[in-house]
Amino acid sequence: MIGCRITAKDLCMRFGERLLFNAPALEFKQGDVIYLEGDNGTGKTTLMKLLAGLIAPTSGEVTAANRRRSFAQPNPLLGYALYLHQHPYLFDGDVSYNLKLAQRYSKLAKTEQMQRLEAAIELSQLGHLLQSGASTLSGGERQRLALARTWLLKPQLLMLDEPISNMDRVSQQLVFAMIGELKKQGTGLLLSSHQDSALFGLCQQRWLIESQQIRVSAITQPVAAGE
Ligand SMILES: Nc1ncnc2c1ncn2[C@@H]1O[C@H](COP(=O)(O)OP(=O)(O)OP(=O)(O)O)[C@@H](O)[C@H]1O
Repeated sequence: MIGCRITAKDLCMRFGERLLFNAPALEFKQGDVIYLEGDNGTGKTTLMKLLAGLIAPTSGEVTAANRRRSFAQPNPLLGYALYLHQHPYLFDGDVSYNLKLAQRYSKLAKTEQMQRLEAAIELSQLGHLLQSGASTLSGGERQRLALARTWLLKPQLLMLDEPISNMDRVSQQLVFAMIGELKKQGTGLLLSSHQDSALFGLCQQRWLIESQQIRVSAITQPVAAGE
């Protein structure tokens, strides 16, 4: 049985006359941890939306392994990989409500759901804010809540758009730790950044958008002392 895998072939994305990027072949699968790098406006968010099935490429193909188009599933990419926007949408209501609502979409057994809920609150350090309205949270807390909600679902493929940009050091460390845990659990991760980021240290592959091309290369991480 093949795990979750998205492949893109001969991808070309244009907005009107403007060529955003070309990519002959991309593959994103469970177990991958990919650093998606490019300056502002090079197309990182657009690429994530393409892989999430939210928009269609100008030409080329994006396919999801083990999913076929059908009457019930006209777009097999939708819901296949989770995509978390840089400015996540939160529901009206408190933090607890936002977490419980996400839990409703979980396919995990009840015991595991409860364990993940506890872990999500602990890792995101939102325990003292459970009864606070989501709209009153700071930017960093909002992003921690959005990631905690995603964490509850134990996604197989997850794309995070600029997950630690514009955050203070504490929020950055918490989000970094959650991403590290998801990596250990085998979630395939695509992490975008327009600047140098500590996230690079978690990744095994780099997709660089530059000069309207997406270049794929391997990342060799230094071996830590004692390993
Ligand atoms: N629907 C659209 N119609 C026209 N142009 C668009 C559309 N969506 C995005 N663009 C343009 O495409 C370019 C790439 O946008 P995108 O958000 O993918 O870049 P990015 O690499 O994620 O940028 P940033 O690092 O600033 O978040 C931008 O110049 C943007 O204005």
